[in-house]
Amino acid sequence: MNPLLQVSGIGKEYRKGTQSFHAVSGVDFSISRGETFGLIGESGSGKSTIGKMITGLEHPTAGTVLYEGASLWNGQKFNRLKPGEMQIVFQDPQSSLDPRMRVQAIIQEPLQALPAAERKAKGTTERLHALITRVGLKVEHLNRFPHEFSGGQRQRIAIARALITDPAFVVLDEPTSALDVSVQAHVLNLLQELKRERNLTYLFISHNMSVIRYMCDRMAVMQKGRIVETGTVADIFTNPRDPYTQTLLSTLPSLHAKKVDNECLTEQSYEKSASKSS
Ligand SMILES: Nc1ncnc2c1ncn2[C@@H]1O[C@H](COP(=O)(O)OP(=O)(O)OP(=O)(O)O)[C@@H](O)[C@H]1O
Repeated sequence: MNPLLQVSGIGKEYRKGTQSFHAVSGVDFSISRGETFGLIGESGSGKSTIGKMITGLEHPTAGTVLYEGASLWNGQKFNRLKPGEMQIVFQDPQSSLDPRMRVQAIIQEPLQALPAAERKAKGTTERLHALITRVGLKVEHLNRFPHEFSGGQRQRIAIARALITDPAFVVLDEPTSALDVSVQAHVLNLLQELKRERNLTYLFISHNMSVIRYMCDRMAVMQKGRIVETGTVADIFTNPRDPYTQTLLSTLPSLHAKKVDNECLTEQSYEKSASKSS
């Protein structure tokens, strides 16, 4: 089967005066429709830069990105092949949501990119109400401003905003890293449910191995702008080949650990937290 997204030899070089810095070098991976593909690596390893190059926010300085076989970049120009088809959710909803806009306007903003007829069809009050309710908020919340919500609620708003155009592919860039541990579990479970309901494909960026294990089918491990290992989550967790992956795994508590803290959630803790009400 052809991949939905194919990244080949992608690179990003930043230049400042005569200095040059390669944030991403020679990265290859592909994502099939319906898959959740994880990118993990330490801070500064280039994960977010890859997410931005896929969604048109940064242009690659090398390589190609194909979506359904068509090239997304033509030099520095991003070909928005199907408007609204790809969306991105950022780590920090505090800074990614415009504080001067009401929730309704925030959620509906991505519709501006759509052709008029589609914008009208997807911008109905009925759809908006169904979406805000589906992400766990209330219709009356649409009139409020972002500062009136908790971090978890703000991320739910960001998720609704990403879904209003009915995308097929969503980049989730550390979507729960800024949230408290019990809230993280609820938001991750919501993302899993939405994926199933809407046949979504995810690129899931995280620095947390437990979160990657919980969410992803396949994964790539990044170090200093390069992928050091790619494989299924099951394979990488049972047989990590690269020394850097082995180091990442050695920092994980046993999956049977009872202790729950902000940095390392075990699978059991997600299930436990998720079974409580939010
Ligand atoms: N606009 C920019 N100009 C210059 N350097 C940049 C720019 N954006 C990112 N970088 C650098 O590129 C490298 C990769 O950054 P990136 O944000 O992709 O890493 P990351 O793995 O997502 O890290 P984090 O988890 O901390 O977000 C870092 O060294 C960063 O400082």
